[in-house]
Amino acid sequence: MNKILILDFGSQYTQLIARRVRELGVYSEIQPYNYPLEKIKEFCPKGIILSGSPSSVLAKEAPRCDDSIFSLNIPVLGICYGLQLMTLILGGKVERGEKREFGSATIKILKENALFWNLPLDKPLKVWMSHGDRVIQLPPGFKLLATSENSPVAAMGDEKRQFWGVQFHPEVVHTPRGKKIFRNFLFRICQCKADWSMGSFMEYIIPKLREEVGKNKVVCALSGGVDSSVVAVLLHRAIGDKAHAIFVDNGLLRTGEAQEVKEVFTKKIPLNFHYVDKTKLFLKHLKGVIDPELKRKIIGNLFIDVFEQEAKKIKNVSFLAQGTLYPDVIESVSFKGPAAIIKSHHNVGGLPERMPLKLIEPLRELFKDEVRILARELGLPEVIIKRQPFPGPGLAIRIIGEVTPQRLSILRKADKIVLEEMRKANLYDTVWQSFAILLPIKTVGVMGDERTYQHVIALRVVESVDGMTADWARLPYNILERISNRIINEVSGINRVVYDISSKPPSTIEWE
Ligand SMILES: Nc1ncnc2c1ncn2[C@@H]1O[C@H](COP(=O)(O)OP(=O)(O)OP(=O)(O)O)[C@@H](O)[C@H]1O
Ligand SMILES: O=c1[nH]c(=O)c2[nH+]cn([C@@H]3O[C@H](COP(=O)(O)O)[C@@H](O)[C@H]3O)c2[nH]1
Ligand SMILES: NC(=O)CC[C@H](N)C(=O)O
Ligand SMILES: [Mg+2]
Repeated sequence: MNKILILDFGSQYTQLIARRVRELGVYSEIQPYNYPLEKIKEFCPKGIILSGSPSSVLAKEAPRCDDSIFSLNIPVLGICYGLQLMTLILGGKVERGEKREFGSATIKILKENALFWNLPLDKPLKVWMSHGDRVIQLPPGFKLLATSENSPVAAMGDEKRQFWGVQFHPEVVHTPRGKKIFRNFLFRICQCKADWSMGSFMEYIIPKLREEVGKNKVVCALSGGVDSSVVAVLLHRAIGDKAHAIFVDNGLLRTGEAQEVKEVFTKKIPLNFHYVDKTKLFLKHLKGVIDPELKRKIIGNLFIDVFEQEAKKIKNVSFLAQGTLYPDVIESVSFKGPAAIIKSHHNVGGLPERMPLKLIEPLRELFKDEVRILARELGLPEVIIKRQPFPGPGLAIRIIGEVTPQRLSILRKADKIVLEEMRKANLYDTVWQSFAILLPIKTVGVMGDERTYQHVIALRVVESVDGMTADWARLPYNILERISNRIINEVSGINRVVYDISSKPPSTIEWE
């Protein structure tokens, strides 16, 4: 199998690089920037890509890869920080620019070359830039390939040694011809064959899981969402009944959810399924808690406690499998390099420091749409494949303020109405998520000539491809009207509904 190694210096886009490469049918793996040379040789990549980074190569503690990767006789592509680091290591110069270059820019390709093969020489090329530093002197052996207004070196290459660098980000959608550049790197420069698909991921991951687990047993945290369902089925295929799927009813689920999940995994896809009722435990620990990060940490800790207890009952369990995806990881902790923290997703940043069970996260490098393809290949039912994402901390992070049984009951009723109306209008599958949030403020209303003073429900409906960025859905007014009317009429305690019209970024999808 042809493989590409991506060394991660902490860019928010590293996984997008991996994704672009996989989309082109080549297997890729991300490793931390300081991945040992021996391991790199063992992995035997056809090419190496160096990612961007929030750091500056000019800083004292700037992350640096083993310089010897440039002696392996393997093509290297440096992106942004990667280009700058390559420049320094190979003897060129980088300086802090006067202006930061952030956002859309155009570059001019100066001469025909393998990296930009078949891209127009005479027209400016639209790219996306995000940097403050810039290359001011090429390392020996390199040729200047492109320039932009702010970057004298927008791209460079050493055709003989097959080292290439771009100052812009070909991995983001805002560089429209980015995919073409990756295609050139993979197939012209690295001479890869496109021999990879989600089907081959299955063939690759099942034996790998079998080997990883050995004679041990595994508990698999199963939420009924598409991610963990895929993990549970993969594990079941890999090791059969040595995998125990644990579904925790944390009291923060939606109306009827626990029952539905039970049905699917005992009747439709029978697995070694355990239903654990911990509703009282979670609510007890959330009493009086208002801070969103604290809620997330408490829930994360309780989940682990429960999995540990269940594992003890089963005996000889040494692993915990989870349906963690890439966006869960990138926003909570740095992936395999140094990135910034946004919020602690319960299954990643919310994990306790000391984890007695070793984690297995086979989908950690994938995006939701890739997982859905996998789910189809595995023959999972459509209800699971198409299910909208639902966060592990559940309704707790959709009740702003303290989580109480009474507030949960209000939110459940409102949420049920939202989902019913979205399904009825055939809109459920067309959006990323649609849900209600209970706000802690009260406002004045008038119902049947009486003054009311009650709570507000916010409606959040977003479109997204991968959860990393999102936009609010332009729902038809009549649907908004129906949802609003029904919630105010049917849910006691609510006299006002508002629609959230914020995109991500700068907001996030969930409110906490
Ligand atoms: N109620 C639960 N019981 C057991 N495990 C859970 C529960 N909720 C979440 N988890 C674990 O946390 C992981 C992350 O949850 P997350 O909601 O991101 O994924 P998912 O539930 O598998 O899929 P989806 O994003 O489609 O809801 C899950 O994959 C699962 O391993
Ligand atoms: O399993 C999860 N555990 C969590 O702690 C968590 N927080 C957010 N989400 C889901 O992730 C996506 C992005 O959400 P945000 O824009 O709110 O960060 C959205 O789809 C959210 O529903 C979570 N999923
Ligand atoms: N996106 C990047 O890789 C930026 C690299 C470096 N921090 C700069 O500002 O130039
Ligand atoms: Mg979920």
